[in-house]
Amino acid sequence: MIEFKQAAKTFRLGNREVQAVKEVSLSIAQGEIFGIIGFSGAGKSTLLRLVNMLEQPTAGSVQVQGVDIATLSQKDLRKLRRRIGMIFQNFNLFTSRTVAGNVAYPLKLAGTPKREISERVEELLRFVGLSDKANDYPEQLSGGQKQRVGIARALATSPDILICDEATSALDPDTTGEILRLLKKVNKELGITILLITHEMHVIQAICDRVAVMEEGAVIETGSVFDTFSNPQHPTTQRFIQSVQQDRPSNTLLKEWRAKGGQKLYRVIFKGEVASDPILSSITQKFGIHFNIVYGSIRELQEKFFGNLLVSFEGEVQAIELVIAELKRTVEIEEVEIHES
Ligand SMILES: Nc1ncnc2c1ncn2[C@@H]1O[C@H](COP(=O)(O)OP(=O)(O)OP(=O)(O)O)[C@@H](O)[C@H]1O
Repeated sequence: MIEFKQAAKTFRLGNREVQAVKEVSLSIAQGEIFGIIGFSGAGKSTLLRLVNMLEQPTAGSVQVQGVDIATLSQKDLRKLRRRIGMIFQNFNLFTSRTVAGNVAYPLKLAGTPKREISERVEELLRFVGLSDKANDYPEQLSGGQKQRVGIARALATSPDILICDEATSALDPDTTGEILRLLKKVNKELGITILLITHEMHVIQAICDRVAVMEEGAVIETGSVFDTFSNPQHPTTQRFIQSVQQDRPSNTLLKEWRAKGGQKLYRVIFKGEVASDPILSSITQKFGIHFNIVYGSIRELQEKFFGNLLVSFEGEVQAIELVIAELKRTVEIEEVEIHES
């Protein structure tokens, strides 16, 4: 659907060069929700802007449905842009137009007949839950409602792709949840491929199928959200994941635990099916060992369980070793180090 092939973008500022995007290769499949995460300045916006040719790559190429978009005529580029809707962090609504006027705007540009426009606007406002706001002006709306208008407007020309540029970054957590659910509905009910950028890992966790992590213009890690969350490789990815999933108590607490004579702690990671099986209790029982869950969580990720627990064992040392060896056959388990500092 969208393919970046060693796509790069270098800006020249006087005699200085900024490599905003460095040889990125990524394939985004039709119908998926693909998230790109990175800290500020990582190159996310520039990468998005390559998809609709708001920026031209300085090397490599970007293909949309098999066509290198740099080869399109102006006319075909206009057609392509109609197939790519876009929503923004600051909504970018026309303040002097009503909600209906904003949604109608791309249809007017496309030369759609008037009657069709009003039917389509009505349908879109119903879809985003704003039928009663058609005649309001943006300033009368909340942030979440403004973003709903943005989404309705982006969908007006029935695009195949929706690009979301930090679409929830200006919203409070509840409203963010509502907008993310709406984006999921756009993807599921309309089959629209979504490409979004964010600096917030909870957005990726909530709706994306796959994720790419960007740093200094390059993609440093990519994979399904489940794999990335359950086994992040790069330290930056680990930092992002820590931000939503505090999987380790503070070192102070760990040191206190040890000072009070607490047993060794083990991190146990359960994935998928095994998270719902009583593995810990059945294996510890078999060897006459007690276990104590000290910290952690079991959460749902992409409709699969993912458990991350800190556990201590009480009983005979040899029996504990047998428990650990047996657990290793089904789950990941490692001893937690407690730093001295
Ligand atoms: N038009 C431009 N001219 C010069 N440099 C640019 C231009 N656009 C972006 N850059 C530079 O490219 C790098 C990547 O910027 P970009 O906006 O793509 O990052 P980002 O990950 O989207 O960050 P943010 O979330 O802060 O927008 C930055 O160093 C930025 O200063």
